[in-house]
Amino acid sequence: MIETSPLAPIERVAVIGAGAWGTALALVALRAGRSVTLLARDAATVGAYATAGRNPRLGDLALDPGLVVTLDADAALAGADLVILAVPTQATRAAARAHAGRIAAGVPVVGAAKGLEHGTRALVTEILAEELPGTRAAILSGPSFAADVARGLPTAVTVAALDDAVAEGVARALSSPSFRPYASHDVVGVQIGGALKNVLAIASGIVVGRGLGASAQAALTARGFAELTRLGQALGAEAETLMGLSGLGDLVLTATSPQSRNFTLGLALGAGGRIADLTATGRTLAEGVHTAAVAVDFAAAHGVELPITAAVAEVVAERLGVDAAIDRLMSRPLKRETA
Ligand SMILES: NC(=O)C1=CN([C@@H]2O[C@H](COP(=O)(O)OP(=O)(O)OC[C@H]3O[C@@H](n4cnc5c(N)ncnc54)[C@H](O)[C@@H]3O)[C@@H](O)[C@H]2O)C=CC1
Ligand SMILES: O=C(CO)COP(=O)(O)O
Repeated sequence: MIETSPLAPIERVAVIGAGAWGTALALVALRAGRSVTLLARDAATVGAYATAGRNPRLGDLALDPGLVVTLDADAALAGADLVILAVPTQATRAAARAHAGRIAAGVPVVGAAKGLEHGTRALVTEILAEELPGTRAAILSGPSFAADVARGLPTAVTVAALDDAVAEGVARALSSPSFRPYASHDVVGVQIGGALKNVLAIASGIVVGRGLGASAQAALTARGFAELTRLGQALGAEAETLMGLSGLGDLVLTATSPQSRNFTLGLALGAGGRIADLTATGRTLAEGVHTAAVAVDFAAAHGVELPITAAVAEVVAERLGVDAAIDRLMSRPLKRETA
């Protein structure tokens, strides 16, 4: 059932996950005038902030001294009017479950991860609804590199929730002259866009890393967007959402910029790198590696074909070489462009 009750005023924000994105979103909330606590899970992150005012995941950037960074979950979450959960997709369920008893009923909980859960194929908002019943799930997604956002560069994102009051209230609470959230009710479209663009960014990186040229990169991006649209629409997403910030917007950003971890991983794969080396513990997170196979599964269950996504899934699983993947894509039966 869709909740429609009004949202309480949002003054205190707690961000769970002190990685690059959680820290950037904590700064966003501070700039929007909220009081913010960032919950880390390792002492090194708290120590780096206490001693140098930095988060190593954001390089040398000096963080706002008004931020509170802590390991104390009870203190961070007590009295929070809004919780942002900014951990990787595959960690979202465990993190939500760990803090379930600390988040009050009716509080909006905004997922910030871009991916699909292994095993369940759940969207982040579905995980939140299952693990945090009584709270009000939303998702924040769009073209937004953490480093840009943390520096206060102009950024626009989408905040989606089934409940319009939640999407609009969260958007208002996070908005500032440098951060412009648009409200949406299309939770499926926003999340499929955010999840698939990471897989397609790996594909784009592979094309560039293999030296296949700008024409091939543009073709792959356009046909990749057709896949994102097909899967999204099969799951009930709206075309406008998929063409918006969290679909086309984020695909354009991520599939072309070396600032993207997914694109960079693809570049290295295209240049002959081994997936095991590129994803070894401690390396940067590339969500597309974890999403590709889930997306293929999801699509198959809905009778949708995702050839580029499937090729990425096989390449990252080392079942298919890069050249064989390209041959396979280029030798598919000819068809009409819209199909
Ligand atoms: N970095 C970026 O530019 C953006 C990232 N995102 C998304 O945000 C999500 C997180 O990415 P980043 O912050 O960049 O990754 P990151 O690797 O910088 O940080 C992840 C953080 O999650 C924490 N974590 C992992 N498992 C946890 C658990 N079970 N409980 C508590 N904390 C846990 C880690 O300690 C780490 O601080 C990903 O889904 C990513 O796609 C979205 C937009 C921009
Ligand atoms: O989601 C992002 C930008 O919108 C970040 O992309 P990467 O995870 O590929 O760095």
